[in-house]
Amino acid sequence: METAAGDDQMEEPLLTCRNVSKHFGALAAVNNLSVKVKAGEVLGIGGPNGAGKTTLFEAISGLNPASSGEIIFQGRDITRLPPDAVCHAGIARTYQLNAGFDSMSVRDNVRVAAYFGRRNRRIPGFRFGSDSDAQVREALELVGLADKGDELTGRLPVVDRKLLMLAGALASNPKLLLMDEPVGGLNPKEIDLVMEVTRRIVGRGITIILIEHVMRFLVQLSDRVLIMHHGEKIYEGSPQGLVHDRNVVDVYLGEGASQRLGALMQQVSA
Ligand SMILES: Nc1ncnc2c1ncn2[C@@H]1O[C@H](COP(=O)(O)OP(=O)(O)OP(=O)(O)O)[C@@H](O)[C@H]1O
Repeated sequence: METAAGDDQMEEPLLTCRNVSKHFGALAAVNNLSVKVKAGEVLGIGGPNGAGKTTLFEAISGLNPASSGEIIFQGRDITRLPPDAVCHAGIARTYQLNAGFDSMSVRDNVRVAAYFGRRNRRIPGFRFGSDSDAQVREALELVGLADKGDELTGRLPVVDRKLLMLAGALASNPKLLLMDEPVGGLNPKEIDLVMEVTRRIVGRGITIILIEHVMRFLVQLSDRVLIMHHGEKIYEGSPQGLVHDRNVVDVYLGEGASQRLGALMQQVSA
């Protein structure tokens, strides 16, 4: 197994997961997993269905806290923080399935995210002000939905709903963005569009951890890749090294896909 270059020497990681485990009864969905992510980096996470990828996101984002281990963000222990506090600390996420208020406009969905995502709010005082207008506009522009602000969310095509989830996450002004299968179910042209948007987000200096089964998306965007299997890390290292790792080829990629991926990476780097 290739290990992350300089893992031990990595200076002041933005996020450190140390020996994180999550048990559901007898099942160790995440098993003693450690990983560090430095500021500005894109870490891609792959692995077979049920490997524990989303469960790791649940633990980091506070939705389903780790059973043991530590999660440190910007030097602060966030292992036991509730999800709103994790968000206010600077970690936002998107979901595999579309999350959004169907009966509200695209713009109002992002306003809700900007309103609740930045600091503690009380529901009875909930009223949209114009104070977040600039943040909402900026988030919609970043994902390419600026012209669709007035549209009803429930009528959006799947790709736009995924971009809207991203806009909502960005409106909370995150330092770290967790993206859970951002291109699942999209066609190749839509995948390219989300790739372009993700590159723009990276360009804003936002650190990203992304889970994705679409390997061309994962390897082209990631600085480093982590592959999980049965809750454990089976590979951590460069995207290029992935296709040569026997274990990863055997349990996840398969021979054909790994050869196609290797060829793609050579083509892209040429
Ligand atoms: N709330 C839960 N209660 C019980 N078991 C769960 C729960 N959430 C996840 N699991 C189990 O934990 C394991 C890991 O699931 P998880 O969703 O993290 O996998 P994944 O790698 O994200 O898979 P996929 O690629 O299919 O999304 C699976 O066996 C799943 O059934």
